[in-house]
Amino acid sequence: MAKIIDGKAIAKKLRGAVSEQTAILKEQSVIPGLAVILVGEDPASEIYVRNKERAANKVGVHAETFKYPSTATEAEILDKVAALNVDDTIDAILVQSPVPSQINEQKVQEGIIPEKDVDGFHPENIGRLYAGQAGYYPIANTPRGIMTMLQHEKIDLSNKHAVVIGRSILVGRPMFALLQAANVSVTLLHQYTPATLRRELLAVADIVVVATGVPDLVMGADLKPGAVVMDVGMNRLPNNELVGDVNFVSAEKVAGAITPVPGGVGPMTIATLLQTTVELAAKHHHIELEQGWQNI
Ligand SMILES: Nc1nc2c(c(=O)[nH]1)N[C@@H](CN(C=O)c1ccc(C(=O)N[C@@H](CCC(=O)O)C(=O)O)cc1)CN2
Ligand SMILES: [Mg+2]
Repeated sequence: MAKIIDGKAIAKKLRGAVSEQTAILKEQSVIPGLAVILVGEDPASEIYVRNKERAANKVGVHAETFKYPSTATEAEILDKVAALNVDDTIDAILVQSPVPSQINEQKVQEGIIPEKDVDGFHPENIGRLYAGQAGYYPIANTPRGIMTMLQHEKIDLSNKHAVVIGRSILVGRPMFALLQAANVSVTLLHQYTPATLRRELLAVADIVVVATGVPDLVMGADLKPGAVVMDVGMNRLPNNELVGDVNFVSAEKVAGAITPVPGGVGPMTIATLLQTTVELAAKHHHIELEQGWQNI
């Protein structure tokens, strides 16, 4: 049976490390500031945003949420972003995704200055990631959180082949770049990849990351025995059960290690968001954080 990778526990450790850093920043009168913009009344988004604010306050990050009705205009949101860009108490800005259809999400992401782009969605930051640039820039928190989990579990990445399924800006694309930067050979698949090809590639994948929103897309029989499976999917079934994109019951019999849903990748997203917020605050205030503090 596969080892269950306890994302909840790793996220807790990471939040502890973030608290230590905010304490050090506080000695220099720096309180990291996170601004969260929520447009509309999506119940899941409401919960995520509330959890972000709560988690932030617990680790010594000042968080402010700005809520807009589903009828808000793009200009209103862009105006708010512009004000936060020049607000010296705010080091990190994010717009909760998804946004209502009258708002161009890409335009809003581009409105956030790259220095405060805590989600790492700004084309300048994605471009740096894809160019393999050295130096610090924010990287999307879910894939970065997955890298932290792989590191925490001491999973050897050298000479490995990863299959990433899903090509969103939120997960798949940055995941591809991060794994590839760690010298993993990466294959990026998506919803139009034929099932036969997907199975052929999964059969030779040492690491599998799935972020599609399709329950049971990956079955145990698809996996290479011993594979490490990181399930980013979050699907609410009609019986209200929350499941990933991987069929857990069959996969845990074949995989070497696997993340559960819930309690796997999900909790790492918010913990990593806090980590990135603290890093942006330190950079903004020209403070060097202790080397390697993120190696939890
Ligand atoms: N601007 C952004 N929008 C969205 C992001 C993001 O990173 N930035 N990610 C997701 C939503 N999200 C955070 O925003 C998020 C989703 C899920 C979880 C989580 O902890 N999930 C739990 C289960 C929760 C439940 O029971 O419903 C788990 O997997 O254990 C955290 C954050 C989309 N939008
Ligand atoms: Mg500040």
